[in-house]
Amino acid sequence: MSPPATPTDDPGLALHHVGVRFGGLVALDDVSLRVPPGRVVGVIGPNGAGKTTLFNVVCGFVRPSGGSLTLDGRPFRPRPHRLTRLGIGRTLQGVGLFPGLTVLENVTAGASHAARAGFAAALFGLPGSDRDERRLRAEALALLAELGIDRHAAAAPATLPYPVRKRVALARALIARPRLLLLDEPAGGLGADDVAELADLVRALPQRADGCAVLLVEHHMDLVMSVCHELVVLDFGRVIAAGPPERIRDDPRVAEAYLGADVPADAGGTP
Ligand SMILES: Nc1ncnc2c1ncn2[C@@H]1O[C@H](COP(=O)(O)OP(=O)(O)OP(=O)(O)O)[C@@H](O)[C@H]1O
Repeated sequence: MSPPATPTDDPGLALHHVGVRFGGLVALDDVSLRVPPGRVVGVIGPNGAGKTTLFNVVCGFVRPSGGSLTLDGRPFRPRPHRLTRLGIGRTLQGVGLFPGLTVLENVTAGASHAARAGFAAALFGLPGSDRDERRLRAEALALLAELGIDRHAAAAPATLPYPVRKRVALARALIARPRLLLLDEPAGGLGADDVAELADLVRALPQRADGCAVLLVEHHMDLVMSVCHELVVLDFGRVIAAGPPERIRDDPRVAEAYLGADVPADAGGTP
């Protein structure tokens, strides 16, 4: 028998035999997957397959009824308010920006606890706080520029087109320099050009200076096929296939799962 995993054996996020029940309904059943550093892992599956439930387990919104999670080989019990501190960022379906804040303020609001402490000190005029505030604003502006939306820094989110707001939400997640980014349907509501640009952004995430692994839950087949190193396919809460996109595309079990279910209208293609 192999010895138990140590932190160095198992870098990144891992789910081990996770199950979730809602009353009598089994939403996830014996699901295991890994998101190693620097990799983009996609979770796909037909409607009701369990994708959102899996995302919610990793964010701490849903408690598994069985199995476990590890982060760098250590037991990991996700809590939504502790994710940033653990180096985990997320964007949710929709955008969820603060309507009373400008774009720039929305992005700085996503900074880590330590960076925000400096920002809060600025509010009370404490020593060194000007420098912290300037640094945080500069960082936020640089991120907005990287995402091609810095000209909107002073705008209120409600005045901006949906695809721009989605990028603001991404910038807000990135300013905390996550080592793992959880993306829930980032292509939802985007047109073909915006999805192509999103694909470039996601592909570039692991190459950022601080590097970043990505767990991507998504309906849009063209996006997942073009950005993911690895795909995990769920159907009725179980993993029916896992591997590189080329293999998943040709897997008859995956085609069958999709053919037997409604393929969403916004899907960019079928596997
Ligand atoms: N809070 C809940 N209470 C009861 N059942 C739930 C709850 N959340 C999800 N479910 C059920 O669990 C199963 C998995 O749902 P989930 O939303 O995770 O699937 P999905 O793959 O994200 O679907 P979609 O692609 O339609 O968003 C479905 O049968 C769903 O009805």
